[in-house]
Amino acid sequence: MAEVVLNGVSKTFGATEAVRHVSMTVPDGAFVVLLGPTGAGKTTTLRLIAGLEAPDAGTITIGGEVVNGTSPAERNVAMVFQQYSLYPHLTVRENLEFPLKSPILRTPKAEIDRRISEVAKVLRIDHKLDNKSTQLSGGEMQRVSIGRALVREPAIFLMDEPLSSLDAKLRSELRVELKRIQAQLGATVLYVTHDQIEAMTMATHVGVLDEGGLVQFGTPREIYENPVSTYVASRLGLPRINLLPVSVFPGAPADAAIIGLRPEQIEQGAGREAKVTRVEHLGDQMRVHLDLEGQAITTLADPHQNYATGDTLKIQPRDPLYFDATGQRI
Ligand SMILES: Nc1ncnc2c1ncn2[C@@H]1O[C@H](COP(=O)(O)OP(=O)(O)OP(=O)(O)O)[C@@H](O)[C@H]1O
Repeated sequence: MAEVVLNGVSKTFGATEAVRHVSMTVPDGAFVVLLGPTGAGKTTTLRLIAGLEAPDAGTITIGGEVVNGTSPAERNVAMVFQQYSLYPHLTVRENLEFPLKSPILRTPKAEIDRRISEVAKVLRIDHKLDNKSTQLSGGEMQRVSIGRALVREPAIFLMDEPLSSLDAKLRSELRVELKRIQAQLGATVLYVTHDQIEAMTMATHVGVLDEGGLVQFGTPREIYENPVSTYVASRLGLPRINLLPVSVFPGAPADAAIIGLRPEQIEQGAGREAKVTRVEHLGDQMRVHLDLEGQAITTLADPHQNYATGDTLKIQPRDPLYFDATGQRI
């Protein structure tokens, strides 16, 4: 429904460059996950697109129109925050109706009722529609907040860790539902999360931010397989990529300083001897923590293997990633 383009967008708060010259094209219907540690500029990027902050430089274009200077209400954008923001004196139904009752929209009553019942069902809050929002649990309140964005059927959803306050079961269910609703509406989504599974399963594109700058933008697979730096490589993948001095294994290119090995890039049965320091059984997989010349390495093994602390295991790299001393990919 709408492409979002940021062109050289910057935003400074006092001495902090929260967003630094960010250029990014979010295709129509894309699901973009923004990754980066705390303070990287993820929330500020969303707030700039929503119109809650004004950029100091650059342009923001939504659906082909420059929106710098337009109000949030004019942008057809819905934002869901990590912290639910409901009207406490209203019921769930009234909270959900609120965005549709705007005089500009003039949504007919039957249409309002239809959307609310549909969204409430998806979010499993249909039995709580007549409760005051203060009578809900935290997870229920967060679902109502998400519902308030969904009923509007906006062109763009901006979501800032919307599922992080929910328990694991509900989170995995809503992950699937959000993705389904997005596909159904054809909506464009920008989504902030620290959750690896959300990033890998929901994203069509991933943007990695570092101190306000966009350091890589691509499909989750590109970011995972072809990271431009150790910083980007460390943002995606669980267990995390192992970053080791190149001296640990033979065969590195001359200018390489760091070898990057994702758990599946470690072949077992030949190569250097490493000591098993810990084994974690996770049901469908087994994580094996190793020590090689004082370097901690994490890899995966067949869950039926009988590895134990103290065992030795031969390992060697398979198609590793190499980085220079500054962490840039070679
Ligand atoms: N209103 C503000 N006033 C002053 N500084 C701000 C303001 N908003 C953000 N910042 C600063 O801008 C930088 C980026 O903040 P932002 O909230 O965008 O980061 P983030 O990546 O979303 O972090 P988190 O994961 O913790 O939410 C931080 O250094 C933050 O302290």
